[in-house]
Amino acid sequence: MATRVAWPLRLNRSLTPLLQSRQRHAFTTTKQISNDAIMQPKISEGQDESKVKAELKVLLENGWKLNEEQIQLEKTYHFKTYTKVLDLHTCIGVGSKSKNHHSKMITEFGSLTVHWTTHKPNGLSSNDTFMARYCDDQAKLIGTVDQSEAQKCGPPPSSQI
Ligand SMILES: C[C@H](O)[C@H](O)[C@H]1CNC2=NC(N)=NC(=O)C2=N1
Repeated sequence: MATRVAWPLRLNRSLTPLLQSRQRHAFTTTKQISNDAIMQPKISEGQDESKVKAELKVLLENGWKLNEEQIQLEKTYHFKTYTKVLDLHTCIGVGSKSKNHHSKMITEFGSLTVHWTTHKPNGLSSNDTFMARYCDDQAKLIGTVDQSEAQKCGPPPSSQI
């Protein structure tokens, strides 16, 4: 069944203004840190820093992580089939072309890892947070599973599809 890519509507969606939290934002990196360590993500020059940080906070609460340099967002999605991995890869590729903002992706038998950062000017920007939300939307449409249920390499099932 073809996967519905809600592409044109979703990417033009205006960002609903997020409540600016006055608390300091606690960020986690891919390298585990203690919860009370306050991290400072590197925001691209010219960005509305408090807006991007508020968007990052929501993403980090939804499974995204900052890398050790705090300049890149990353997330891994797990799937039951390689076809679904490729579906998400295609959706992100089409989205990147349309937004002119491109990710680094690692596709494996049962998972896709995507990295977002802005190269010029260097740092994290609203393009990265926008595309990260787009990835979450598309992954939800395709249907992700917990890592424990994802497809793994091993002897082929008797009826290999
Ligand atoms: C010329 C073109 O608009 C720029 O090189 C775009 C292309 N895609 C991009 N993608 C990302 N992730 N960061 C950028 O700075 C960027 N710049």
